[in-house]
This record gives sequence, structure tokens and C-alpha cells, in this order.
Amino acid sequence: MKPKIIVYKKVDKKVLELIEDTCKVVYFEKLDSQNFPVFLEELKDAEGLIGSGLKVDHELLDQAPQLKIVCNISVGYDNLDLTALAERRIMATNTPDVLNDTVADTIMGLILSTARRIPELDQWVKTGQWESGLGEKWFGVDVHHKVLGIIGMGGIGSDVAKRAHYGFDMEILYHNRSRNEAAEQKYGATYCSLEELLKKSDFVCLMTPLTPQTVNLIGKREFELMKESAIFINASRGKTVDEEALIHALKTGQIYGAGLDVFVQEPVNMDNPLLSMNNVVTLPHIGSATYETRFKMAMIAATNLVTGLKGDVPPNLLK
Ligand SMILES: NC(=O)C1=CN([C@@H]2O[C@H](COP(=O)(O)OP(=O)(O)OC[C@H]3O[C@@H](n4cnc5c(N)ncnc54)[C@H](O)[C@@H]3O)[C@@H](O)[C@H]2O)C=CC1
Ligand SMILES: O=C(O)C(=O)CO
Repeated sequence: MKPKIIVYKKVDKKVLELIEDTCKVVYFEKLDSQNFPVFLEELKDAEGLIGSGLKVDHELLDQAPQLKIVCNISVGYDNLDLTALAERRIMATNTPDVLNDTVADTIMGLILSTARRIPELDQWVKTGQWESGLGEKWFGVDVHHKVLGIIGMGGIGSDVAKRAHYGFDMEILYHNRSRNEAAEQKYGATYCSLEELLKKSDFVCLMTPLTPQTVNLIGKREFELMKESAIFINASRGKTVDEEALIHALKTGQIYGAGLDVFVQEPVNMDNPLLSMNNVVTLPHIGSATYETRFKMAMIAATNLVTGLKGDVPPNLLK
């Protein structure tokens, strides 16, 4: 008999076909408060779970006694309690590397949009304010030849460094848990302390995973260390930043602007002060969201799932 698995995110039909070859699929395009009780009912005899963002902890696992594997369609896995999964001998997987280029493109988009005020100027044109030449008050700041500080020089951080070095002649500083010699050799990146990076960078790009060590990694003290002209970019997770401190830094001119793909609460609350600041460019957590990359991520996650359920080691097994 085919093992029952649950897909809890909208995926391409080719992804479903791959899974259906060996599994019986229960499909939820997304989970919400309406269908969550049905999902929990289905979970009782499910052997696999594939999707992204669902908090998988002891409480959920208590309701999934047959579960053998949990496959994230994401590289980040802060939604998974790996200790709880390991205690129950449940495998967990993610989708590293495949999305590096796409997320790095999004980050360059945030850097350029914030520095050159693209969303503001777009509105300026579309609301008929372009009656004569552009006044100095609409000027932006240069990106090329500036200093880019990358906190978290992993897969995505390195692809940001590549773009910034080759495309924009930027000087790259980085802070990481350990030295990244490949980034040093290929992109001329210089390793430095977090403090030095914050003091020297024109653009500060945060790209660490969310872990107990990186919660509020950037807070009041860190914003105080940044240049008044600094632009802060976050595409990691909302909770790596103390959002109150960020709001304060932007309001008081401690930093110049911010480009944000992630927030403490997602979807972001409409009363979040960040949404009414002209010097902040926001995106709805779309770092990897292109047709091509999301398809590849889902295919990789599906491969992890079917491999694990066959009894083999899935390619992206998390330790
Ligand atoms: N906005 C979006 O749509 C996306 C967000 N992400 C987020 O980006 C994160 C990073 O992704 P990858 O680059 O693929 O991961 P990665 O594991 O390749 O790189 C992360 C880097 O951060 C470093 N790091 C970890 N803790 C640190 C600390 N306390 N201080 C300094 N450096 C530290 C690691 O040494 C590693 O080099 C993901 O975990 C996820 O949360 C990833 C993909 C898309
Ligand atoms: O992969 C991740 O971690 C994301 O945030 C979405 O791609």
C-alpha cells in the first residue's frame, strides 16, 4: 500500500505527479484556520509532510504518530524543531543552493530600489508630478563603488557578493560564523567583526538563518554603530532584527533607509510604522518567488520526500 503524505502548499502538477508515483497524496493548496482541523485529522496517519512555513514542534508531532519525514520547500528551516524530530526519528529536509541566484537578484533589487528610490519615483511619475525636471529632493545615492557589508556569507550571501563585486564594483566586507575563503578569493571579500562591518558599510545586508543565536542580531546598539547614510537590507527572517529598534533608527535618521523582504509578523500588520515610511522599500517575502525557482525547489523537496520514504537517505537531509 502506498504511504499517505500531505502536501500543504500549492505546487505544480508535475511535482504532484512525481510524488503520486509512490505515495497517496492529500493536497492542501494552503493551510488556514478553516481547513486546519481537517489537516490535523489527515495528519493522524500521514507518513510524510511537504510544504513550507508550518511550525513542526512537539505539539504538532503528538498528532502525527506515523510521520517519517518532513520536507520543507525552503532553505530556511526555523519552522522545524529539529530536536523534537530527531527524538522521534523523523527525517527533515530543506532545499539549499537552488534558490541562491534568485534570492540574490531580489536583494540587489532591494538595494537598488532603496538607494535610487525607485518605488517613490514610480509613484511620482504615475501621479502626474513630472511636470518639469527632477528636483534635488528626489535624488538618490549611488550603489556602485560603495561598501557592502554582508552578515551571513553562505550560499545566498556569496551570490550577492558576486553581483556586487562584478556588476557594481562594490567593496565587500563580510561577517560570518567562520571564514569563507571562496568569497574572499573570488569576490575580494574581507572578513571583519560585526562591529567593524556595521561602522564601515554603506549597505548592510543581513543573510543569516534564524537561530537562537541570531534572534535580534541587529538591534539598538547595531543601528547606532551604522553610518547615518547606511541602507539596511533584510531578506533573512524578520526576527533576526529588533523591529522596534529598526523603526526607531529610521525615524530618527540614525540610518538612511531600509529594504525589507521579511518581517517579524507575516503577513505584515497594516499598522506597522515601516509601511508608512518613504525611506523603506517593502516586499512580501518573495526572495525566491520566481516560477522557475519555486518549481525547482518543489521538485527537490518532492525528491527528498520519495527518497526518504523508500528508505534511502534523502539528498538534503538536515542533521
Ligand atoms: N527572503 C527569502 O525569501 C529567503 C530567505 N532565506 C533566509 O536566508 C537564510 C540563509 O540562507 P542560505 O544563504 O541559503 O544559508 P547558508 O546556510 O548557506 O548561509 C548562512 C550563513 O550564515 C552564517 N551564520 C549563521 N549564524 C551566524 C551568526 N550567528 N553570525 C554570523 N554568521 C552566521 C553561516 O555560517 C552561513 O555561512 C535562510 O536560512 C533563510 O532564513 C532564504 C531563502 C529565501
Ligand atoms: O527558502 C526560504 O527559506 C524562504 O524563505 C523562501 O524561499
